[in-house]
Amino acid sequence: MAYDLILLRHGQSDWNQKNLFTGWVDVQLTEAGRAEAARGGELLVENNLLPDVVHTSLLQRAITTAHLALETADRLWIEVKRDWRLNERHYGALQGKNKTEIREEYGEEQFMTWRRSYDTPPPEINDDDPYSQAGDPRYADLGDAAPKTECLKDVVERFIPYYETEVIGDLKAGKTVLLAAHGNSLRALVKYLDGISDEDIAGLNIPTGIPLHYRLDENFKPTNPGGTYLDPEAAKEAIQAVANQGKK
Ligand SMILES: O=C(O)[C@@H](CO)OP(=O)(O)O
Repeated sequence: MAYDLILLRHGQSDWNQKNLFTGWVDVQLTEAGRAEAARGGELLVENNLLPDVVHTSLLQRAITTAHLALETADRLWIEVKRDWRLNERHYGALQGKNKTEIREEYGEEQFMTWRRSYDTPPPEINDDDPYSQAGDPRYADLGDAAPKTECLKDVVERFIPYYETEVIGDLKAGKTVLLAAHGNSLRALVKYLDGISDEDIAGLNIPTGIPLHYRLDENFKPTNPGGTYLDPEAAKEAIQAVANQGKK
């Protein structure tokens, strides 16, 4: 038995374009991001990878990306599951800040520690910060457990239990799963799927809008380690662009 899992980072968002730390701030896709999402849907069709169920975060850039990709693939009718545990990493007090300015103010080492270290979160965001999620009704059930900052380790700890129950549950039922999420929440999942070390995950970046296909064996281990981007050439270029963010 083999299983098909497709990971899709949302298309370019307004704040990707503006070079701002985003995290849980609910920004929209740009026109380019919407086009990337539709192209993602075409790639699913071209590769005969038609999802039976879609899992998304609670953030509109992932929700809209999934919607546009599924519209293009004529699969808008499939079952939808949304959960905060697929959300982007909460970027704490950095949310809304310009990446280049933070790099210049704090230096390359601190910038990269906040951005890519496994277990050092940025400072917590204050509840009265304009980019705080305090009081956002979609997180009301979380109460005091709602994060005010997260490192990648925190994302692994919330996302993987969801993956192991909800996503593997759907795969076991024979469904092709589309998982529409975010740069860092997908890095958490790829770390787990490919057994990447805490150190090496710092160097892994995920491009926007290009489906990443994992074929899993009966033990849910990848038969294609690292996954397969459905547009490998575009992925190569876009991965470098993510790595270079914050540099002038
Ligand atoms: O700002 C963010 O939330 C993420 C994803 O866009 O950025 P980075 O790649 O710097 O972790």
